[in-house]
Amino acid sequence: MKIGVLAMQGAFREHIASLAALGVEGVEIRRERQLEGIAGLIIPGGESTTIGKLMVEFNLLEPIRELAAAGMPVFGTCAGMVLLARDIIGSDQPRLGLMHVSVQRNAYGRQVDSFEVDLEIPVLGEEPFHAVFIRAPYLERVEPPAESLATFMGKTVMARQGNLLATAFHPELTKDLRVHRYFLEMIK
Ligand SMILES: NC(=O)CC[C@H](N)C(=O)O
Repeated sequence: MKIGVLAMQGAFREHIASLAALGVEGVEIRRERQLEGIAGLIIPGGESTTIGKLMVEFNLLEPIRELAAAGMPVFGTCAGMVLLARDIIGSDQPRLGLMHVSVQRNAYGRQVDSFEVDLEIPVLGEEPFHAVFIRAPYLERVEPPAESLATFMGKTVMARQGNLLATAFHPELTKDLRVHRYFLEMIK
């Protein structure tokens, strides 16, 4: 099984390392033809405006929308969460726009550029997940069929909509592989 990791910009190498730790091959995706044969796709953190612009330039938005509509699981972290959202508050930047959520970018303000917190994520079991947030977004609204899987200070920071998964934090930056494993289980 091969998992594509969108490699326009941002933390794609770290996701490939997390996948490798789970015995799964991650392949860098820069062109449409590389989407062929992947069982799932990860959209990494980075700068969502840059990644979105490059996705337009390389004609990747529509092919990925089609694969997602056909049921292929897609997992977005941080900037990837922004790109999955239908509504990005105050921005008309390019996006996949697949999840019925409203996202606030850089939601924790400039003073708290990054922080780490132990999150309760019921779908991962009882042990809290040590979550790393870097200029992170949060979800201001989550509407069916999207559902919230975890909240921090009253805002959703992990959500799922069928074959789509999004986290505001960076599970690829910690050794805890439970979020990646949860995503891989969505593929089976
Ligand atoms: N670590 C990140 O991915 C930051 C995301 C960034 N704030 C954005 O909206 O693109």
